[in-house]
Amino acid sequence: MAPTPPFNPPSADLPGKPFVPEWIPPAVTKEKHNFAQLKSIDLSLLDSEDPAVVDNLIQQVKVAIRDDGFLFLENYGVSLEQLHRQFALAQYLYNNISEEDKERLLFDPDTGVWSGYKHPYGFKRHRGPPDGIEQFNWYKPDWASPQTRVPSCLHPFMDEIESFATYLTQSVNRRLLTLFSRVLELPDDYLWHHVQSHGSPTGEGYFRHALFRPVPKQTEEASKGLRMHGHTDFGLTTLLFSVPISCLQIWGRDEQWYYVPYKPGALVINIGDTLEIVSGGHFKATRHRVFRPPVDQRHEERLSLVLFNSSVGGLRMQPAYESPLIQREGCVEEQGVYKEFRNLTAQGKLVPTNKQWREIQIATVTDPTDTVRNRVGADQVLIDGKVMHQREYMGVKVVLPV
Ligand SMILES: O=C(O)CCC(=O)C(=O)O
Ligand SMILES: [Fe+2]
Repeated sequence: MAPTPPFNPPSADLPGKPFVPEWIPPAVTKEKHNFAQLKSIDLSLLDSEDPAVVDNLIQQVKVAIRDDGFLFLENYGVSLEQLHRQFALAQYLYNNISEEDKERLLFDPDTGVWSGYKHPYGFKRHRGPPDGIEQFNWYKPDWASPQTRVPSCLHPFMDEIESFATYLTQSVNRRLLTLFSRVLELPDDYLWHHVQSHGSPTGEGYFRHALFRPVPKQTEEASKGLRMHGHTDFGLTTLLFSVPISCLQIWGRDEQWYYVPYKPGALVINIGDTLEIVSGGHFKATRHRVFRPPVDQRHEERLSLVLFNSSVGGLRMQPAYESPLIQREGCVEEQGVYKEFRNLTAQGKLVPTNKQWREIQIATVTDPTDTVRNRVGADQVLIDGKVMHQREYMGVKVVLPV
């Protein structure tokens, strides 16, 4: 295959663009305990002329998904310098967004989308206890009308932000879905054509600039150090950039939480519910959470850039039965959302559409500071002596580690 073109963004120095201070990555933690060891996939190998190299790559992906459900992706076409420019733009946003824009563009999760500005007071439109998390989320309508739907301080940089999101979706995620299609022994574009949503830089998904600030003592106590509940992402794949402040944790096979280490420039790929279902449980949706960082980073701010890739909203997911892997080995019945969807289908009931599935979760999200909901008897249950978070969405039970 011809080498994939690398990311080629519009210039940062065009006339009319204000000066944007560099983003200086904060120091890495000295803490060494409780870090996951994740496998890293070199995406450029997919372009190799040598079929043995490509076969080996697919095998590596298969093992990484089976063992960890999380993987690092490297050499995907964006340089460290280009990436740091995107972090600098996110930093610029939080240093320059006006109070008027925060008010005008305030998100409303009750609608089932995160679109717009999230204030640092919980995951509802009204202000709850401080959670220190600010976000700006770009959905299809926000890309279409940036003049009215994006903070004005970012207007001069929309060319760069849009081209970045487009490259991540159209090039990086498309190649990633090729890898996953090949693991399922399906045609290269199977997941891209049949499952991934299209149109606008992010299809039905969204791109996010997030800033996590240190939290006050009361928040820390109420949430027990949790910044975002243990969860799986509801879409197809999530592309997170590895960041120096260690807050992201994944649930290991030994049922413990582990921090994701910092690998400069790498993407952290996590598998969403849709991919678990399409793969008939061969891929596990990644269980992850956001937790306070190790002590030496506790006073640092954490920027996080994320692309959430979504499946076609109107589809009701089922395993891709045409997959030779599924035909040969059957589905993997023991886990998660796939199993719940399968049980509903077996009872002759309709599973939720992808759109319903993501919107219900956004609309009913709870905060880690919510001491009423986060206790056994409300949203938590004891299973084999372990406290688990249990929710039910449209007849689908979701049980996750706290
Ligand atoms: O910021 C992060 O590292 C993770 C955020 C996350 O898991 C999510 O928003 O779904
Ligand atoms: Fe997530």
